[in-house]
Amino acid sequence: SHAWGYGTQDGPETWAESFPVANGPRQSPIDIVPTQAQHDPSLKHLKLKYDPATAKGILNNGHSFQVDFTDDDNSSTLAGGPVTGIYRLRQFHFHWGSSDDKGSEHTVAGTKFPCELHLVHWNTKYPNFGEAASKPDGLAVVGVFLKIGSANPRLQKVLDALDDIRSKGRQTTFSNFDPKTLLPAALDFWTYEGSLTTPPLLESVTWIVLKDQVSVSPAQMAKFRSLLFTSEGEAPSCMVDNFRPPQPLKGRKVRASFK
Ligand SMILES: NS(=O)(=O)c1ccc(C(=O)NCc2cc(F)ccc2F)cc1
Ligand SMILES: [Zn+2]
Repeated sequence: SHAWGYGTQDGPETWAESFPVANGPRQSPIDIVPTQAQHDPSLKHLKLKYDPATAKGILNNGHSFQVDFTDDDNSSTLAGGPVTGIYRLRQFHFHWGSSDDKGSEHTVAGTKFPCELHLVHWNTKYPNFGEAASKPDGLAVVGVFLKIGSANPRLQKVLDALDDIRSKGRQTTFSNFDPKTLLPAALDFWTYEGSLTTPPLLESVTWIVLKDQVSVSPAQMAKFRSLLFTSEGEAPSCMVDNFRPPQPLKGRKVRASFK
C-alpha cells in the first residue's frame, strides 16, 4: 500500500520508491530566490471569489488537516494571475514545524517559515478534481507564509475546531467560513510550474506563492502541534514537521507579479 508519511521510515527521502515522479522535472516545493525571479508585466492580478457558504467540513487526514469546500459550482473560484480560465476551490490545509524555525514547504532565499497555508483549486475545463490532478494545467495552489507575531484572529475559528479532529480520520462540520480572510492585504505573488508536495506528487500544479505573510502567535502554533498523525487507539504521534523540503529547480523560471 502507498503508506507514506514524514518519519524516518516513510518520509520524503523514501517517497520515490513508490512514486518515481518524486525525481521528476517539475517537483515542489522549491526555494524561491527573489533576485532571480523575473517580473512579468503580462501577469494579471489574482481574482479570488470565495463564498463562505461553500465551506463544508474539517478533516484530520493523517498528514495535515484540511477544510473542504463544496465544488459542484463556481461559487468559490480563482482566476487571473498566471492561469487561464476558472479554477474551483476544493480545500485548504497547512504544513508546519515542531519549532518556529521550520515548517514551510517553500522557502524564500533559504528562509523557512513556521507554517504555510495552501489553498487548492482545480481547472473547470476538467470534469472534477481527480481528473484535473493528472493534467499539467489541472491545479492551482495559492501558498501563504505564516510568520510568528501577534495572534491572528482570522485563524481562530479554524484552530478552535482542531479539538474535535485531534486524531487521524476525525472530521467535523465547518461552515460559513471565508478563506479570503486568511490572506494578506496585498496579493503580490511568485509563480512557477510545479507539483503536489505530497504523494502522488503529480506534476499538475501552477503554484502561486504570495510575497506577503500573515501572522500566527506561538500559542496558535501550539494548537497546530496538538494534532496527531495517528488514529485513536494507536500510540500517539504529534502532527509536526509535515513539510517536504525544497526540490531541484531543474531549469524552471520563477516569475514575479511585482517589481
Ligand atoms: N500540499 S499540496 O497543496 O501540494 C497538495 C494539494 C492536494 C493534495 C491532494 O488532493 N491529495 C489527494 C489526491 C491527489 C490526487 F492526485 C488525486 C486525488 C486525491 F485525493 C495533495 C497535496
Ligand atoms: Zn500543501
